[in-house]
Amino acid sequence: MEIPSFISSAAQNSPQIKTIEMHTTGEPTRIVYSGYPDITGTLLEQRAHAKAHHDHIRRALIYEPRGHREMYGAVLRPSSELVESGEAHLGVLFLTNEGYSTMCGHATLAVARLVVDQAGAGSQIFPIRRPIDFDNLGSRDEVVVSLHVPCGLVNVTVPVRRGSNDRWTTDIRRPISYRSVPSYATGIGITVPLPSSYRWPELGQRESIIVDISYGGAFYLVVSPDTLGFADTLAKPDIPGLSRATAQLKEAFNSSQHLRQSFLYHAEHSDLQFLYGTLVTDAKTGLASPGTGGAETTICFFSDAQVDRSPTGSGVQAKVALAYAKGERKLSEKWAYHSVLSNRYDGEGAFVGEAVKEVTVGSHKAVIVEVSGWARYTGASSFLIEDGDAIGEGFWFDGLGAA
Ligand SMILES: O=C(O)[C@H]1NCC[C@@H]1O
Repeated sequence: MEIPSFISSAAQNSPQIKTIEMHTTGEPTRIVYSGYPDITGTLLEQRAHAKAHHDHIRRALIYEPRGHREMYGAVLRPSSELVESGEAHLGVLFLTNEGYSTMCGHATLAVARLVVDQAGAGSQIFPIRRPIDFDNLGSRDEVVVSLHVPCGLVNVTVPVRRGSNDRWTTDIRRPISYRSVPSYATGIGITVPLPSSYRWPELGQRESIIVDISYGGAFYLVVSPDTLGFADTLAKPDIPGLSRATAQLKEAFNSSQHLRQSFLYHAEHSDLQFLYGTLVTDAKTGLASPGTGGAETTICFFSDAQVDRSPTGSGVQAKVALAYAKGERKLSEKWAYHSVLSNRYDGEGAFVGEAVKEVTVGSHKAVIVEVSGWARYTGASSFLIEDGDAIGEGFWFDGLGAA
């Protein structure tokens, strides 16, 4: 993974940025563990600082030629207020094609597996402040990794087993699961007006559409494909059409101060009050998983029309909370959540979501949601940014959208 010095000398002003590459049901996570600037402060201050001063690193790692417009990143942060207080093992910032997201289930599953495997191997490629406790595993052979992510604390339960060399390692025969911040629906059956500049052809004569709005560490609009004017299942989705429609819908929502102020409610941080994506959900389609009461399929468009290959952990949180608020789901009722990709694979594809506890957030009835799934390694990389390489600073090719 070391870049030979005759190559790195061409980029004297660039640190080597080292990553572990993983995927969760096909959705990549480029996990930056070394070479990121040493930023300090609370995690949300670090996020704001990264946005203001180090966005060129996000663009270089996410866009071409090192990535692509669908790449996703996670930057491991050795300190944050919850790391200092001993509540979290480490902090994580998330990178998308547009910026810095606030919750990410698929990357959470990946980072937690990496943290456990590093600790089990007695390795230290990145520091964690508190050891992983392999001495008190309990009867199910699991450890808990606590991650501080921008929306708050996420506790991840990772099944472990002894590997052939007697070291502890993630037991990939069993899913990893996490519990994140409270999730809650902020709007059910809300009308989004669509001024003529925000309409798409499949909409026909309609001038507005009805959506639900829910928070799972990030805010999502939830709609069915037929509400947007498309076929009523996602069996053969028109992905370019749905992408254009959801981009227009997002813009229409964001153009209304009334909608933003009424439905992007967060009790503590205004930094978290933005619309992250749209979950186009087909409640009729989906391979069932063992032990679940039913299944549904979603295509999630987030950030700048990025399409999640995974079933979107934060989206599962939002949808479980929405189903709970509508009285469609009870506590402890497990459901299988698919992406259009995961629906093609039996076994490791679906995320399973369930509401495990009711809590309150402001005037909202909220739930703690448990989400489970699998994450896999795909490799490791070292990147550098050669001096004077303007193209290498990052671009994306379809339509030549640039950083
Ligand atoms: O699993 C998730 O929650 C994320 N996947 C990409 C978009 C979301 O942040």
